[in-house]
Amino acid sequence: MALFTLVSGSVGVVTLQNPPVNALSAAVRHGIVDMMDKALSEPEVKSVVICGQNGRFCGGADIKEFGKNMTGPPLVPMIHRIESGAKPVVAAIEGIALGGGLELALGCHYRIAHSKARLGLPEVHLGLLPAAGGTQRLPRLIGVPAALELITTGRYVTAAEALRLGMVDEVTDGNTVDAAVKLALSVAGKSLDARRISNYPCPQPPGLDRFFETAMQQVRQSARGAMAPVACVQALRAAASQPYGEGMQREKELMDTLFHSGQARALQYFFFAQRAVGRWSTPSGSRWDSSKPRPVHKAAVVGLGTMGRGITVALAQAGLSVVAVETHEKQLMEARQAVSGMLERGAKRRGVAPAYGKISYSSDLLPVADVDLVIEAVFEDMELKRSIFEQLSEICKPDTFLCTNTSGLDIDRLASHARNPELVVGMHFFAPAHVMKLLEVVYGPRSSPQAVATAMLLGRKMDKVSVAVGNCPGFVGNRMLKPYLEQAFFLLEEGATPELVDQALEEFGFAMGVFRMSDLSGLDVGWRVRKADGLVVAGASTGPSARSRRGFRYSPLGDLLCERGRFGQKTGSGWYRYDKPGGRVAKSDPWLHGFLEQYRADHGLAARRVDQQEVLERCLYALINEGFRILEDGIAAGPEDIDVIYVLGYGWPRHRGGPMFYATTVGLSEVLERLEHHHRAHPDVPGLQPCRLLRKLVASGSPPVHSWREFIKKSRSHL
Ligand SMILES: CCCCCCCC(=O)CC(=O)SCCNC(=O)CCNC(=O)[C@H](O)C(C)(C)COP(=O)(O)OP(=O)(O)OC[C@H]1O[C@@H](n2cnc3c(N)ncnc32)[C@H](O)[C@@H]1OP(=O)(O)O
Ligand SMILES: NC(=O)C1=CN([C@@H]2O[C@H](COP(=O)(O)OP(=O)(O)OC[C@H]3O[C@@H](n4cnc5c(N)ncnc54)[C@H](O)[C@@H]3O)[C@@H](O)[C@H]2O)C=CC1
Repeated sequence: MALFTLVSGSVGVVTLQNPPVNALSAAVRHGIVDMMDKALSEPEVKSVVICGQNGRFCGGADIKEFGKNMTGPPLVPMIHRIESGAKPVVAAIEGIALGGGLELALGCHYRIAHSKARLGLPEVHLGLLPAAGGTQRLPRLIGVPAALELITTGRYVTAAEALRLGMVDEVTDGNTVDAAVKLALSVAGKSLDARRISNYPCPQPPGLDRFFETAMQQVRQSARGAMAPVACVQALRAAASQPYGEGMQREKELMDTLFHSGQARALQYFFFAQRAVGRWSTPSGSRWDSSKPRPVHKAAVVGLGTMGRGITVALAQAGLSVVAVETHEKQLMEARQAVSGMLERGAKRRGVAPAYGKISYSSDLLPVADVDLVIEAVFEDMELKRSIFEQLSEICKPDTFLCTNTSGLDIDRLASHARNPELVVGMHFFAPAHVMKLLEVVYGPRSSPQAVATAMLLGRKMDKVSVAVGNCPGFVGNRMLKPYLEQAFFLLEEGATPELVDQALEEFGFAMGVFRMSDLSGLDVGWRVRKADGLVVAGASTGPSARSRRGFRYSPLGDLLCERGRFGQKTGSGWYRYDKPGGRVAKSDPWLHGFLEQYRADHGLAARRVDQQEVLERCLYALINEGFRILEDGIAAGPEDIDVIYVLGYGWPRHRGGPMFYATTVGLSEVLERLEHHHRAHPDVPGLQPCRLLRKLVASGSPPVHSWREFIKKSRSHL
């Protein structure tokens, strides 16, 4: 809806009304068309201001309408009518002007923004392009290079940057609508010829062809198979090389293809999935809407290694006071320096002062006595963590939340060493912790709803997407990684190379294949976990027992590399070789290929041809199958939780929606059939045995992903 009011005798104010973000639903578009007709036809109205209710201009098209039968007035003629009208229209931008919202503002003749407003064209994140003239008007207004950057990245700009770029005419700290009315009064009756952006010539970047070839190359490289960024470049090229009308036609054609694409559906699903995970619930009945978080003003981090440093930075940047504890003097000194560097770089990026003053350092635990919450990030060692939890229980206030960043240890066991087990939860960050968007909040059977709610909210304050998950080995993300890695090892035994496996996964859209990724994170990490699980048997490198554990197939390949000191990038060799320890560029390693041949010969394995399709099916379907088990076990509440974890924490390509959504695009019956096929070929691999929930969903006609939660609930209640 939109409201019309006449102010100062001659300014028609059109207010968009569609909480919470004034998205351009059919009703809002109808409202704008009607109210603009009124404003343009009534003689006493000399100029117009468009603004949004509740301090938010407009969040763009109503994404909930996409994929449905769209009705109501289309945006393009609506915006054209505003621009071509005879009365000046001023956009009063408070809060946000995003997507179609910014396009609406670009159709106005003047734009005033509040200093706290953010503007952007984020359509690319939804698998689309700004198809209400955004790709044609923005480059005419701010030049092709700046428009290209904003449209292909979907980046939001502050009002100050928008002013610098020329996207807005004025920025105000005061009342934006009042300022817009003032401007509207002052420009009433003046010529609008110079204010209609669609009439501007598009400034051509020098060396047009070269410019766009380079842009296309860069976008293709970073888009990893996503269509929308490529279409954005094509639309910008049309803006730079064709008249406005033809550019608009090209924008429409490109949008028509994107709008109905699977990628757009996946990205829009993911948009809502990220929000759905905030509405968490646990099998014991705790819920987001009935659990009240406690405020956290002061927190402590114990252990300032790789993870502790990033967590300290993220907490300080979120405005909390932090006590950072590290017992090893040398580590403490190095950590101080590293944290300062991270704060400096972060502050520079965000245009604020570094939050040095928020952090105090200590080499013992005593200063944590008055904190509201502690995050423990010492070595992954149950005994060490146990003793720290016992000490914290003595030192901290009785109501302090005790959190652990363990990547897989039993939260409940740890809780049993705390004075108040109900205050214990896992806060599983991902490296680098001040950058990665994901936080798994792990609740144990004794964690209180308030502890879960507090950790979830703290994650959000740290600019993370928090996902609540149950307690089991590896939680959600690392648990699903296990069968995925296992299949990759088996494929090497059967004849593949790390290069072939990685290429298949990278072409699928992962930033890094499984082997390049394990070289980066360190092969020793998994080796330590396998040792702790009793899977690493020294001296069992030949003979049938070497490739079997507890009756199931096992590949000792990773263990054998670690025994040779090949831990990945840090030692200069792993699945690939590097120029030096710490080197980043993975090169194919003839030694490794020889090693694999020898290994196969030692174990009587005949190498066969493995193709990319088999790599994808074996690795990804095994991972997806584990995802269904996790849903069945109630460790994740719904498929959205798993998908958010995989996209934000494990580099699953966003335009494929996440593993569970991807399964629906392949077809659940197809996934089931292929798992059955591979399990028949490898009956000693339980990860390939289709799980019950997958079978049930297929038997129930493969319901769409958004209805699985209900289905899972029902099928659990029958158990
Ligand atoms: C051939 C067809 C031609 C079609 C032409 C189309 C032309 C186009 O140019 C297409 C577009 O505009 S696409 C839309 C572009 N806009 C966006 O992507 C903005 C997305 N929203 C945001 O970034 C944040 O929500 C925002 C920054 C706005 C607010 O963040 P907050 O953290 O404050 O709040 P959230 O929790 O994210 O959101 C609050 C509730 O609002 C829902 N929502 C947000 N943006 C929406 C939008 N654009 N449409 C519909 N619902 C939207 C959001 O889901 C959440 O709802 P609940 O989950 O129910 O709480
Ligand atoms: N490295 C990674 O990618 C991830 C690690 N994790 C988990 O985070 C935790 C920490 O891992 P990293 O940071 O990689 O380890 P790290 O080895 O880099 O750092 C551990 C730090 O704890 C310190 N420390 C040991 N005992 C201490 C004590 N009693 N008091 C204070 N400090 C003490 C050590 O001196 C060291 O600086 C582990 O539980 C790990 O499983 C979780 C997610 C990802």
